[in-house]
Amino acid sequence: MEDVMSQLVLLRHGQSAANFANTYTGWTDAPLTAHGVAEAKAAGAALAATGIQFTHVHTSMLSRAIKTAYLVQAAIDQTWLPITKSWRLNERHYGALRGINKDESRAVFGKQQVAQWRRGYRAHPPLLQQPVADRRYAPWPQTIVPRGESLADAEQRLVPYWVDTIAPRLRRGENQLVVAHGSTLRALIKYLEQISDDDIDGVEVANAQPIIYTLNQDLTIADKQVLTPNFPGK
Ligand SMILES: O=C(O)[C@H](O)COP(=O)(O)O
Repeated sequence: MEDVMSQLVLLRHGQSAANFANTYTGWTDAPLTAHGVAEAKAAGAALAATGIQFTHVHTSMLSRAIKTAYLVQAAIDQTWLPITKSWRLNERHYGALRGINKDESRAVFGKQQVAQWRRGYRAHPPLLQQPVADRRYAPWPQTIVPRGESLADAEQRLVPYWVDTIAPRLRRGENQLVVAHGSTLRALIKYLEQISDDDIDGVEVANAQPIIYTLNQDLTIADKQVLTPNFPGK
């Protein structure tokens, strides 16, 4: 029997207000900027040119990813697709760093510490005293709302979503679109490409550049391509 192949597209949201301000974001619900909206549309146009037909869209519970997903679905003329929003796809929680400027944090905590927090696999940012109350997570036990996460923590809560909700569809040959965040996509890429804990610090995911994997039925990677859409000037 012939191997069924599928395509998986990973997409980081367009520029958010926090990206523009260069502040740590995590689970803070920073909106897209006008530039971010234009980036999402450009990513959608680039994806439309590939002609990929999806059966499902997966995104987080944060508006920058949700709105990017909607804009992309409009650009590829697949607005009818079912979409699942999961906290498991939320950005890695930046704990007590949220809202702090990334350059200023280097001056306060030192370059090395900040590099560890941002790109190390097991480094935790300083934790919040209490999780931030947010009614969107009310249906789940309060314990799911983190006070800060390492990339390893984010990977741990993301993988069950991959295993239960994305992987079975890909195995059936159904193309899947995942619109999420820089760190959660790094965690997913680490898992998919079996990148070591040490080497993940070199992996970056740019805003609004679709990453297209062609996967074999056993979900090994047959091909990987990164689209670089034509963005309007900043
Ligand atoms: O949560 C954030 O601040 C960003 O989405 C990703 O953070 P980074 O710039 O440290 O990768």
